[in-house]
Amino acid sequence: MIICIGTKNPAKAGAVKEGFSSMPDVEFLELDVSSGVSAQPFSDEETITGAINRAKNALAAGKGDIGIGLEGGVKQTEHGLLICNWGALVLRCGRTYIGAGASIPLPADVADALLAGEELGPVMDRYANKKNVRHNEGAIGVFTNGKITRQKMFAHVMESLVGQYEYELKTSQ
Ligand SMILES: O=P(O)(O)OP(=O)(O)OP(=O)(O)OC[C@H]1O[C@@H](n2cnc3c(O)ncnc32)[C@H](O)[C@@H]1O
Ligand SMILES: [Mg+2]
Repeated sequence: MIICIGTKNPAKAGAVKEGFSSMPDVEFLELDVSSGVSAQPFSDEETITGAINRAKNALAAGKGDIGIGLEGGVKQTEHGLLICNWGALVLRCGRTYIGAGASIPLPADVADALLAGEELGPVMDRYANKKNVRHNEGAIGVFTNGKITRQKMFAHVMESLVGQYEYELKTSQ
């Protein structure tokens, strides 16, 4: 089975590989594809669309069996700007599964930088005084004191996607 992953970000690709670790004979293709949404999605809806587009575009580009898209975004709530993360698993027949990851508020100064038009990736590097936070622990890792890294968060999303797919396979027989 060939799994087409719609990113080359190692924190995301690592999570996808964890998600399929119990399945035999899987091969992974990492593909740089378009999300079709803004670089910094600003709602659940836009983030879900980005995840689904990445999954569909990866599946089309890699001509595999399953496409996976993982997308990070933010959403405005009464409780501040929250990070939101979504994943999509798309089969060749078009069947699409979605699932969300951990969501926590961003500190006011980080939120203000995003509302002024910056992307979370570079803002986090400046805030944490680190390089490439987005490829490593992520904002979720920094603000949970390392308890939930970006890969761990997306690995949980992957479990929700693969689990839904398996459940449907099991119950449709
Ligand atoms: O190469 P791709 O797959 O695009 O990976 P990315 O890190 O850019 O991830 P997304 O496009 O899904 O994320 C959308 C935006 O939010 C940023 N972002 C999302 N989650 C983040 C996190 O946990 N830490 C740092 N930046 C994050 C990211 O840099 C983008 O500006
Ligand atoms: Mg991106």
